[in-house]
Amino acid sequence: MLNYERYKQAPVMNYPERQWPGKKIQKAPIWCSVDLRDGNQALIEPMVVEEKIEMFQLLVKLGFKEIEVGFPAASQIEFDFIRQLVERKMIPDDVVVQVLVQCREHLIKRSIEALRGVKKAIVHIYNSTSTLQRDVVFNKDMDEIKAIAVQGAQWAKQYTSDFDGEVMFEYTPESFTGTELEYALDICNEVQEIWGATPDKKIIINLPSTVEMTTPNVYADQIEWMNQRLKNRESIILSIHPHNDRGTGVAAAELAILAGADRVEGTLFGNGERTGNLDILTVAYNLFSQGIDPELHLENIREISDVYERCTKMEIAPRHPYAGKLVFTAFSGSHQDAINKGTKAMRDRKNTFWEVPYLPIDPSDIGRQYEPVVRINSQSGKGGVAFVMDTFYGFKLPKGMHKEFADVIQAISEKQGEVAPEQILNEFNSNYTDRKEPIHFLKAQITEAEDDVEFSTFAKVRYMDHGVEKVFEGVGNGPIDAVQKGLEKELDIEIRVLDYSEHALASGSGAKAASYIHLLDVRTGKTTYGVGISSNITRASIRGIFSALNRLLY
Ligand SMILES: CC(=O)SCCNC(=O)CCNC(=O)[C@H](O)C(C)(C)COP(=O)(O)OP(=O)(O)OC[C@H]1O[C@@H](n2cnc3c(N)ncnc32)[C@H](O)[C@@H]1OP(=O)(O)O
Ligand SMILES: CC(C)C(=O)C(=O)O
Repeated sequence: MLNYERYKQAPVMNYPERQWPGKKIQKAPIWCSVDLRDGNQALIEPMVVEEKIEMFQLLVKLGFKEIEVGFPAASQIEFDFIRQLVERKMIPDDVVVQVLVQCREHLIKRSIEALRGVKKAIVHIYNSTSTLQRDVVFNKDMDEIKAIAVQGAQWAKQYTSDFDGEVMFEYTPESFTGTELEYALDICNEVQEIWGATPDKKIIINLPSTVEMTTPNVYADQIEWMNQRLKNRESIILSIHPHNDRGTGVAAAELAILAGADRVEGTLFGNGERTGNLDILTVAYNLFSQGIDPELHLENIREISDVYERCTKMEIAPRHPYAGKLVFTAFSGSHQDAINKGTKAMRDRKNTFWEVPYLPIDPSDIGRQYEPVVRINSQSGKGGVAFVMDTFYGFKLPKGMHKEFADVIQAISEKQGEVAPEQILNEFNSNYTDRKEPIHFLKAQITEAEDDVEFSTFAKVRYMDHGVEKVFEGVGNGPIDAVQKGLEKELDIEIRVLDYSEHALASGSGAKAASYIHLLDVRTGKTTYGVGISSNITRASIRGIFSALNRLLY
């Protein structure tokens, strides 16, 4: 039996004055990428300097203005990477690089040494404050733990006093969500007093869910509670740093923004310790999908994914929001039908807003225009097959034909699984446009005549019947009618054209037309479609009749 009794429920807050549930996110927060630190420290093989540089360049290209570049006191690689950034002048003037360090003197000194020559830096110190960590990791009481933070803040101030560039300070009460709130508030207030934060020289207070402990609403309550009580709030940038242990890192971040967070630390695709950090891209794309400027350049998700996978050697899951290979693909019939109708309605109505069922955003907006939104397998339906024929090949099958052709494809998918668009086209050709035997249309001469009563059309049609060339003639009220009548007599059959439609296949003078004929065999009651293609519309329809006849009678 699952031993759930070993676990206790995290407490919720008694906080009825909460405001955040009624709020809307209005703008993007300040983003800070921690890919090169928190993301990197969680990799099986941490990035080497060249990989870190490639990742740094991507982050700059994406528009991050704050980038935690590492934990320079941790290792020579970390230290050297920052030196490379400085010496190779790779840090743009508008980008602030951030370093993380424990509240330990020699580590703080070393970190600031790594920053020599940086124009704008954030020195980020942290110590763990939770009840559990105070007890089992540090074996210290509340005052002793606070003293670590206070001492760290003093060292950070002291060792940056003669720093050449601009420095901003950041403090994190690590394991904040497991810390008594009054106590976390007290430490943060004390640290900011040491740093002398002012509205012109703000500091960052970063409140992490170091390990996600409970539902995201509790995190939002904690953030709002701190937001409303931090002293000198106008001099503080309130930052969050969610992790994703319960799989709700994105939700926690979004609710925390509602609760007053100004800044978000996270990583691309949520790489990070255990189940990862907050996925910054998902939060940003979510903003974008609500019509809010995410203030990051996210137009090319493929490039982001490629660099990420190369540098981290991690794979993006196929169902990962926005980036996964399958996230804009519908296999199931009713979804495909809705996408088919939705995209058509968008076109017909010339919508300015994107509104397509099952597609929260237009994949082409984020660089995914070449991927199929519809793929056909045994779960697919007629709408999906029609969509593939239209979007890949420009055939706008009449509605009545959707089921007939989808049944052909369904029979294949039940045997083999997924059916690729090329195979769907091949089946379409072999079942319709190339269905030319045993009666094979060769050419037709159509003439119009007018007497004082009505117009008549005469058709003289040359064709092959089981390999023998023959000719028949017919008269009707138009070319299709004339050919139908002629065929009835010639082959001793009774047929009716139930429906006829046509469309151009491509624009330009060499364009071809596709013609769809729905034909009834009156004697058996059977019906089918036929399809003809030609640069001449009349010839396309006659081919359509022959295609239908071959399907119906032979
Ligand atoms: C939630 C997070 O992601 S926080 C960031 C975590 N990231 C990393 O730790 C990656 C980089 N870290 C490292 O490479 C190493 O930890 C180093 C180089 C920084 C330090 O190495 P070491 O001193 O050898 O080891 P370690 O980190 O285990 O040190 C533990 C000691 O530091 C103390 N300590 C841990 N964190 C802090 C802190 N934030 N502030 C002050 N002291 C701290 C511990 O109490 C312990 O003290 P003790 O030796 O008296 O028991
Ligand atoms: C040091 C802090 C920011 C951290 O990484 C965490 O709490 O997860």
